Amino acid sequence: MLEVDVSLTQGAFTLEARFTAGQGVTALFGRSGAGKTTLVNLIAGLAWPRRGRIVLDGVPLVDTAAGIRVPPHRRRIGYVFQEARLFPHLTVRQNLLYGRLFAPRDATREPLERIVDLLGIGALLDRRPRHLSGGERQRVAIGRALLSAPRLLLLDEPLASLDAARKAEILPYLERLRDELRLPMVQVSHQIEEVARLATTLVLLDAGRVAAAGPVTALMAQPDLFPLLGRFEAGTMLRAVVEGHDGDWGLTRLATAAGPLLVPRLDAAPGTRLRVRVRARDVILATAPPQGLSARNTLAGEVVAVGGESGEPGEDAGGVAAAAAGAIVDVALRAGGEPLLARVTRQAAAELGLAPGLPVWIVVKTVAVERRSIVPALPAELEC
Ligand SMILES: Nc1ncnc2c1ncn2[C@@H]1O[C@H](COP(=O)(O)OP(=O)(O)OP(=O)(O)O)[C@@H](O)[C@H]1O
Repeated sequence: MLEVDVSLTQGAFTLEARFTAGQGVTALFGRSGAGKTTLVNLIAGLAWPRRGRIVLDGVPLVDTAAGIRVPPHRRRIGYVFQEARLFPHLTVRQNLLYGRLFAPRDATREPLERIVDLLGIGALLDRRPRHLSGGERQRVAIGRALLSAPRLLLLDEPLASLDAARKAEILPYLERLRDELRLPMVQVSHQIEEVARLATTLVLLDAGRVAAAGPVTALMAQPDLFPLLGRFEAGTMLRAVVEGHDGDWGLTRLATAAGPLLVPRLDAAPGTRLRVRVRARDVILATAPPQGLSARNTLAGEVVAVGGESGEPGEDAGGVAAAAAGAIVDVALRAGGEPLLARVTRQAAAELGLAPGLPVWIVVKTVAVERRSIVPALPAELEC
């Protein structure tokens, strides 16, 4: 458990942040300049707060009132940066073993083989960093951090410099750290998709303050937070189980608490537990059971809240000024206990009379659920 309650001023910027992070992955999310890196640096011990406390597993790392300042190398915190920062003259194996030098003798040390296996870097051990791809370098950097036997791993946008294919290659490894090593992680990310997939807790930063903190699934379904989350990508995660495949049509049937969902065929056995990200802009609402529709998925639910007006369908957090134009509204929904979201025009919301409690049919186009929107389930103990 990480407890943070700090304040700091650097130039014109003031950080006043208070949150706790438990098991799983805590994502620090916010616009550029919100204070994410500053916060991570404070946790790592690379910067010092003017006032406050940072406590890891009950051990104070900083406590300005008590005059406690544990230096970075004594904190047992692993840090992975945007660039891998490997030693160019050392092999992958030597880079990894360098991490081992920082592991306290009495700490539980994961064997090198386990880390190598977990990160799939066995074939790279004798190479030097310049002969690795960007994704491979990052996996080695993560391995080096893990070999120092950390109690917490900090990830400051380690995927930011990678293209989409390399990102997709690394994410499963980070999931394995979360689920198999059970190592708590604090991750800085700009990408809500990455957060939705990896994180369990979300700390939403806005101009140096914590605007909201809590379970990712719950916060992502809150329309009042969309301006900070980035409206265009707003969506929710549905828990699902593979029911079977419809081979002739190239489709997979999923069971969810909200109802059955058909998605493009997945390579997953019946019974596999998954999460499906349904974007608000891919959802259509109807106030009567739709007839003669090409969309395959119609779920029965009700409106929870209507709000968060904005101007442009493509605008992101930076475009909130256009809100006065108010062409689009975000509608929070619930179907079978699961949260869902829809983005509709204000005109449609008015014509349909959308208001809290109204029963609606929620239509999700099968083709809108892309393969990358379907991710493995969280282990039960990390689900909120
Ligand atoms: N050494 C410094 N002196 C003065 N101001 C600073 C210093 N370092 C950072 N800042 C300011 O502090 C604020 C927070 O910076 P920080 O790097 O933590 O933001 P961030 O959320 O990580 O941004 P990004 O997503 O762009 O990396 C910014 O306004 C930045 O300009």
